[in-house]
Amino acid sequence: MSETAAKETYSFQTEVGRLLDIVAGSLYSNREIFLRELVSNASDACDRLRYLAITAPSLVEGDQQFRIDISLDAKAKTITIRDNGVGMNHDDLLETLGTIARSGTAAYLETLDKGDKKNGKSDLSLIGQFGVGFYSAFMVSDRVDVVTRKAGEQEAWLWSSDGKGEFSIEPAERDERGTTVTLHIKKDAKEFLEETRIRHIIKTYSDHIGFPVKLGDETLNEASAIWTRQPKEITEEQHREFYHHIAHAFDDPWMTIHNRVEGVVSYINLLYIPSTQPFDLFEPERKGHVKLYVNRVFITEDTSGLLPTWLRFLRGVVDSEDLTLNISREMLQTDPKLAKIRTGLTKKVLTEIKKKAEKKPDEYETFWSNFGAVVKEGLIEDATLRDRILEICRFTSTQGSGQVSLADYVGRMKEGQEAIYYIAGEDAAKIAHSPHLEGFKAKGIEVLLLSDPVDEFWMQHVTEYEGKPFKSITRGAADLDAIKGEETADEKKEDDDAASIDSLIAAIRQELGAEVKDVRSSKRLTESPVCLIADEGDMDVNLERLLKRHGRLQGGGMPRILEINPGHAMVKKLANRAGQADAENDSLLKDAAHLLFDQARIADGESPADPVEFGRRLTAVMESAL
Ligand SMILES: Nc1ncnc2c1ncn2[C@@H]1O[C@H](COP(=O)(O)OP(=O)(O)OP(=O)(O)O)[C@@H](O)[C@H]1O
Repeated sequence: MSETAAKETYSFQTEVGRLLDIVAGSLYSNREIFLRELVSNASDACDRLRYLAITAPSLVEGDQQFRIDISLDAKAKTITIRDNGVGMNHDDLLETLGTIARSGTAAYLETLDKGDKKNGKSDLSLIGQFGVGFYSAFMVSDRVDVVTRKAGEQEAWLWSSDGKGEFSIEPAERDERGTTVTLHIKKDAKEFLEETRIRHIIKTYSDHIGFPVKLGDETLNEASAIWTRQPKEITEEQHREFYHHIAHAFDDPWMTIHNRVEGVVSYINLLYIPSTQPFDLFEPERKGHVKLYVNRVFITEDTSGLLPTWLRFLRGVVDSEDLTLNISREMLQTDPKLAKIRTGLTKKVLTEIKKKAEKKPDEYETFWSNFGAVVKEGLIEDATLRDRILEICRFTSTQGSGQVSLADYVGRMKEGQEAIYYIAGEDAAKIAHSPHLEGFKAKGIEVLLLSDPVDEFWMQHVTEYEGKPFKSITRGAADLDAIKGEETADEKKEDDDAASIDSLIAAIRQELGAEVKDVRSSKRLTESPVCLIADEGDMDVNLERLLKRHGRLQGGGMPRILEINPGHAMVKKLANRAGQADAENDSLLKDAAHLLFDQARIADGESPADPVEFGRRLTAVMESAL
């Protein structure tokens, strides 16, 4: 006898144990979803085998018709769900039915944990929304038996558990490949032994399944792939269920894009944009989740060639008859026909998104908050689509509280304004109060507030919109004089101040030395005494910070230009002191130079250049003032 031939008993992974406690103990209205979950698994198993059979036809020999059979036994109080899909061997069972594989289940546990912390109790009702895969069987059963045989293998196995911490695996008999799940129904779940109930549940949740789901001779579902049906025949409810199934998601689709394209390469796409951010949206793999089918046969998810990574929030299916079935997944990715599909899909999605942006601006704000940061990656990666992507981009700005488009911005530009001004930083609330904005605000010139990390990067690639260059207000000179804005009272006095400020500038320059690239009088400040900016052609402060954080920039960074506000009362007093005969020995002036520099750094979210010296100087200056 082989090592695995006898009955073995195992404990569930800790998380599974915890989940099972919750599942088994919960008496809630949505228990019927157990059937959705088990039928969904059966359908996935058929899909997987159909793919494997392309290159290994012997796996399906004798039985090419995939199906899922449900049978009820009122006497024995069992429900059986049987499929002739790929099946599982001993190791598969051990790996999958004792651990938590699915993202949804992990997410469910996480929400429970959060609930625990927030209000001391968990929201168990969410279980229906999430579904917990296979384990939901224990909501209605006090024992679950799984008899399964993997396609191409001879041995069959019985997995069995009462959901109380342990499960067993032992050799079994099964005359063909596939899996049979038998649920021993709990006393309080007898309703599920009625045919009408089962019929209704399948129709509600599993109508979209592409294989026949049968109860005796009767097929309960539509049994044709949902994407092959006419768009107008599909109800919102059916879309929602299919989306949940295909995306393993729990929210509702925000937008559905379903169409058939006939041409050099023909295909059908049924794509969904989620209404909330999927969990892995910002993971470094940037994986796609649209499933590729060739003539109804599931080939692969995460086909890098199918859609650009900046559309990785899309879920759904693309099915083409024109791709070759019998080439490998890897080769498929470089197929020129796939590239054609990709171009077509990308444009279609952009068109639909734009329509929505125009027709439903409020809804669009939510979409943009969810996925804008991802879409903007497209500005870097898809040069040919840049203009079309810019059209759907939205920004917060110094004008109003909502999102603005670039067209809005350009339409509001002031007379004499040549550039689209922006400020980038990590924290939207902080940059909205940045000193750099003062002069712009005073003149009523709108500035875009960019706080997604990706903003700094696409700004390196996109130089203009409709002929108007983008200009960072934290870099280079700010010549606001040429722009006709709302008149400010300070504007006229500037010349008088200019003369007396020169000696102060010289003194600060002398004192700070190489710490700054230059010191100059500012045109952008109205309230704050100082700010730091990057020289034209140098790297923007925020970009430098981002690169450093990601280890892509070493060293101390580039020296900045210190701008001082000639109209500020304190600056004027300092300018007076700098004009005195013994200014060279004025220690307060020297300390002030450093303190001004540090103050500008702090306003940028940095720490003082030398925190200890900063403390000493601050104390000295305060002391002399008291
Ligand atoms: N009928 C079945 N035939 C073959 N394998 C199955 C079957 N049912 C479950 N499995 C295996 O058990 C695993 C766990 O199933 P479970 O429903 O808990 O999560 P999942 O289906 O993987 O999750 P998700 O739906 O998020 O992909 C499946 O991934 C699959 O490998």
